[in-house]
Amino acid sequence: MNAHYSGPLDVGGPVLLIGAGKMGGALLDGWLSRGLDPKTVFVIDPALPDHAVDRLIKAGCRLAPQPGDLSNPAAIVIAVKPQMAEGALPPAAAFAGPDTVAVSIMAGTTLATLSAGLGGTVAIVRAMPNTPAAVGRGITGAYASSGVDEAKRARAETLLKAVGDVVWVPEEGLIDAVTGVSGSGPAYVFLLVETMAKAGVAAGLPADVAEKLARKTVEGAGELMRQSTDSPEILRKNVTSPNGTTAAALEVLMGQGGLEPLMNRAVAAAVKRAKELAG
Ligand SMILES: NC(=O)C1=CN([C@@H]2O[C@H](COP(=O)(O)OP(=O)(O)OC[C@H]3O[C@@H](n4cnc5c(N)ncnc54)[C@H](OP(=O)(O)O)[C@@H]3O)[C@@H](O)[C@H]2O)C=CC1
Ligand SMILES: O=C(O)[C@@H]1CCC=N1
Repeated sequence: MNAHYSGPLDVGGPVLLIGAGKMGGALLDGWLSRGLDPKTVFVIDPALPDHAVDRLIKAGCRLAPQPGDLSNPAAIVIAVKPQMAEGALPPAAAFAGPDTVAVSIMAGTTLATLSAGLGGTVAIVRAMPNTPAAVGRGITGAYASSGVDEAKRARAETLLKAVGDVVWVPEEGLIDAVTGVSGSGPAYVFLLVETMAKAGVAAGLPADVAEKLARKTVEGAGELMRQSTDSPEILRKNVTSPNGTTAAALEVLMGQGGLEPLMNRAVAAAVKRAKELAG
């Protein structure tokens, strides 16, 4: 779990989550497991399956708040798909107040859109977490708009740090780059495991063995990197014997048309798509 967080989570007032799917749900689980008082947590998500509704009610969270149940919460976290923003911003605007920080994790959705939808006066943070948040090992890139004071920024950070680490970026546009690297990044790593396993099968291994080898290699390499003070480059060089097998493979991966130009293209495509989602 995230080493930077200590103590029961408290942001000094109620938190409203709009959209409790994969990412919103991971954030919510992180808050509750970090000790955020469930009675201060309000959730709007009409699509939640019954078992999730039962679980949240049992935990003490309050669902589908009506006007009068909540006003001027400490934070509103908007975690619906960017295409669903139009449905999520009006309730956010209705509940928000002068003490609220709104945290949007929607890819692409700009501050201009958020601010217009929230009525123009709400302090807004744009954040881009990733799915390892579900196990407390996420990384979130965040940008605070000029209306966000230190207290609101700290509050947003507290909520985001409940599921991993947080880095702040100095310009809004960089959130798209964060999206391309770490927001979407877990998918690249899972694809790497899939393709390594397929290559293992092509090299003659049974599929289950190839998958286990690929999966455990990525898990182990990730843990080694986490525990080591060495750079990824040094860790790579530690695997690579002169004239050995790794060198032969890296000649392909680092050669012309290898991984670097491919990754550049992939991240650029994600960044482009984030900008398209901005509308
Ligand atoms: N998944 C990821 O890896 C990451 C996602 N994000 C961002 O997080 C956001 C959510 O993504 P993800 O969690 O994957 O999506 P999900 O579809 O899993 O979750 C979104 C949830 O919000 C619900 N919803 C839709 N409209 C509303 C509304 N008006 N009010 C309340 N709830 C609503 C959806 O219901 P329904 O299914 O009926 O639409 C769904 O249950 C996106 O904007 C995405 O860009 C950011 C970082 C990583
Ligand atoms: O694919 C997406 O659009 C979202 C944003 C980052 C990860 N998933």
